[in-house]
Amino acid sequence: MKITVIGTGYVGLVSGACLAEMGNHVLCLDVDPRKIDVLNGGGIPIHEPGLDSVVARNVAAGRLQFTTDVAASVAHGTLQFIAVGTPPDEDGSADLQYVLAAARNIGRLMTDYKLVIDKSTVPVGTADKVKAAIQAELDARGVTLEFSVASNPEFLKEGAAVEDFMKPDRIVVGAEGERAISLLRAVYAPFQRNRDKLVVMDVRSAELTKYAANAMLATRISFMNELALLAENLGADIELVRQGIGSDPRIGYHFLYAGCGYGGSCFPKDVKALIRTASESGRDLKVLQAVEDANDAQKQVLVHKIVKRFGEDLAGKRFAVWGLAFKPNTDDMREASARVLIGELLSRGATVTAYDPVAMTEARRIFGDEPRIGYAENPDEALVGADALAIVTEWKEFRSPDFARIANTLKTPVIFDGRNLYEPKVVRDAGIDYQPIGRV
Ligand SMILES: NC(=O)c1ccc[n+]([C@@H]2O[C@H](COP(=O)([O-])OP(=O)(O)OC[C@H]3O[C@@H](n4cnc5c(N)ncnc54)[C@H](O)[C@@H]3O)[C@@H](O)[C@H]2O)c1
Ligand SMILES: O=c1ccn([C@@H]2O[C@H](COP(=O)(O)OP(=O)(O)O[C@H]3O[C@H](CO)[C@@H](O)[C@H](O)[C@H]3O)[C@@H](O)[C@H]2O)c(=O)[nH]1
Repeated sequence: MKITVIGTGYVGLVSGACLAEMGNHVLCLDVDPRKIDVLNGGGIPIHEPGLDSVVARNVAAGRLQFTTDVAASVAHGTLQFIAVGTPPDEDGSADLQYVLAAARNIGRLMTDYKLVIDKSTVPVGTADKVKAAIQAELDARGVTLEFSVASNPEFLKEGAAVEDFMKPDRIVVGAEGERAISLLRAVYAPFQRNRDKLVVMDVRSAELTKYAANAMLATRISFMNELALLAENLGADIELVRQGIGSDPRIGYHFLYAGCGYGGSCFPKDVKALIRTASESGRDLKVLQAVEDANDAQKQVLVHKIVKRFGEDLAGKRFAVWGLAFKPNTDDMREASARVLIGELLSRGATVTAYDPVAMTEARRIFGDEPRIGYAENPDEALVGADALAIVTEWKEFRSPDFARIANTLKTPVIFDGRNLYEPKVVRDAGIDYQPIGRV
């Protein structure tokens, strides 16, 4: 099949590469010429495990191409996947300017049937806006052409995006009309060999399904984070509580890890956007508002522990920070808890030496030439000259450190562990004041 993917970010690039892997001819469009230059030069603009080889293989096979040429991209695919960003607007609603710009381009340039598929996370009603935008362009041109607009939200996780796309749990398709549905069935057939994973529904339900999924997962995390703080008050261990409740199949083990708050480009923005959508329709989502408030507070939890240990004024103190990305296996720092922690430490007069296996280039871009932040070559180097260690991201390489060495290197041997990586007794036996989240 000939497919155009609009936007070559985490979703667009992964989708384009994986669709090409299944034998489709995919043209990926981006408005950012630097990204397209990197891709055409054989590079990958993001860190995503396994993506480089899928891209390289399909580029070499002639099935995957990258362009900034809008006309070529509209001409190429019968299927036009929109995978551009939908960042939060000032009021928390999703900013649809990039989605609608892509839609207008299609309407302005199409000459035959197009199935336009919203893969970006978009509020309920967006497919209608996309339809209207395309129709307005066709009307302006005075032409009549058939097209459909479908919703096909993406559920991939960063750090596991290729795996998630290749082996999805489910493929949600919101579409009307047999032509659109059968095209989407055909394109996704290779991704569901063992069972039918397509969940076909109306467009509005599909749009809401995406927000419902992220809101539910965020709710589980905020719930556990609040219980973790309660466990600290009560002298209970949230890890044992997690195991105790996760074994109930009605609850399950996934997304029950307490920590220093959820981040990333999706949960924070999608929770906000759903709250906004609800309030615009006259509904107050009380549970979800609490989820957001709890998460904002949780991003401060390491700061509170540090202040309790070292006092409000941290002038002259240096903190080693392990982990900058919002989660392991990505270089993405959007809404990362590390940003909140580092900002608070600097504002209290401290300095920071940070280490992250892949996100330090992104951190330098975000923090610029801030002289109070240094970057270490490895986790051990970050400890040198530091008063204490704060762990923000659960990279595998942080899981089995040499605790005796940490105890000897830190000026005051304290670990503030925002991801509960260690068995408290093991760390404490090494003479370290170990401060996890919600553990005795
Ligand atoms: N990142 C994820 O894990 C994830 C997972 C599922 C869904 N989503 C959703 O998918 C969408 C994309 O997310 P992302 O993380 O890939 O975003 P991103 O910011 O990484 O990438 C978006 C890309 O779209 C490009 N773009 C903007 N306007 C364009 C236009 N008119 N034509 C062509 N390209 C254009 C940008 O230059 C950018 O490269 C969002 O709605 C997001 O909520 C993201
Ligand atoms: O038990 C847990 C699980 C996750 N997190 C945090 O939650 C955030 C989000 O993690 P994750 O969901 O793994 O990453 P994303 O790549 O943001 O993926 C989410 O957001 C995507 C964009 O919408 C969806 O497609 C995915 O299904 C959804 O999991 C991260 O900060 C994690 O540290 C926790 O604190 N505790």
